[in-house]
Amino acid sequence: MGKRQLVLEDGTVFIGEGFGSEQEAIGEVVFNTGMTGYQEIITDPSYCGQIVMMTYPLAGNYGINRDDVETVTPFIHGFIVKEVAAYPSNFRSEETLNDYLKANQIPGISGVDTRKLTKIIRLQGTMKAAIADSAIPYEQIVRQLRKTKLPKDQVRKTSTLKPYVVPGRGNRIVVVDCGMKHGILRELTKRNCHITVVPYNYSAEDILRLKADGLLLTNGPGNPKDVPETIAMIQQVIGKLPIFGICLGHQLLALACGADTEKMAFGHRGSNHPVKDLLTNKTYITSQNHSYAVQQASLAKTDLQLTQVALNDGTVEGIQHKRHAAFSVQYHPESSPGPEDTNHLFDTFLTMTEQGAKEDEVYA
Ligand SMILES: NC(=O)CC[C@H](N)C(=O)O
Repeated sequence: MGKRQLVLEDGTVFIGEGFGSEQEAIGEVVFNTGMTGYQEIITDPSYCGQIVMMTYPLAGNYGINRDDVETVTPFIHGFIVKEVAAYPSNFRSEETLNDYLKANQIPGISGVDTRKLTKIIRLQGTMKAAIADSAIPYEQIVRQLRKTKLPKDQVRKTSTLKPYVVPGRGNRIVVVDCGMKHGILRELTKRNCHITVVPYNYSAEDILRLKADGLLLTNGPGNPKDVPETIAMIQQVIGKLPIFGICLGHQLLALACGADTEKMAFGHRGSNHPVKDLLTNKTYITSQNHSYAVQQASLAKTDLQLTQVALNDGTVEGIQHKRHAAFSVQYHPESSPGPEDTNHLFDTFLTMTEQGAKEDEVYA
């Protein structure tokens, strides 16, 4: 494949080498600071519709393996890296990053000055971008980018269409799939849970009929305000089932309880975001991927308590309900990729499911 260009909405052009699929792509360009984990990042459905740039200068060096996918069909629109390794070396490697992206119709571009691109995004915020053949006049692409609206249906695209069960002999958990990473199921199956995964728009009535012990709201793509049906469901279930929200699930729990969310300038994406737990005074290193955040001031008018904050910028990272068994975090306790510091939150949730929905002070 020949020269390709990455064109930003503001008219900036980067020329690089194409890899992966040859097709054109449009998406919101975001950066991830993880040094490893490109396979999990590419397959995380929360990136649906986005073009992901890695700030670490090399990707593909340990190939693609059969274990680390976070969803079977990846949803990202494009992948940007400084250098892509042509010959991976790892005992688990099954194929090259190039072959994987090609097979999944995802275009990649390498040879991009990713430090410059990161600075642009940090200063101006995330913006729309396109990966295209370098022969196309860039003005034409910029015009097209300005006309393109960010999609609002990503949760519908990434959620399961029908409920299904992952049997186990332990706690019965309903997982609301808003664009779930497999890592969440991995954590629950590791703890022997009996899991029923339901679509994002499954009704409260149908969920309660499953007689589960707890409800887990997953991560997922896009603006949390684009899924009012899930917010309405949470409002009917809270107080009846213990709830644990992760990332998009955290934002949805906040909205359901009357708090507000806002879009951040360039979000948090990486494997080393420090978060402070205000209840225990402990700091954790967390895996993150989000563009939106719960507005801290909006918590005052709700029954939600702030439990965790990001140490880099002070944004909300965790909340819990003052009266009901419900809590959530903005980061990824399932890691994949990233540190497993906060893995214990799954145990906290399971303890909560054993105590019921209305206990006070159930958060450990
Ligand atoms: N990983 C996630 O669940 C992301 C949540 C939401 N889509 C955001 O960007 O903030």
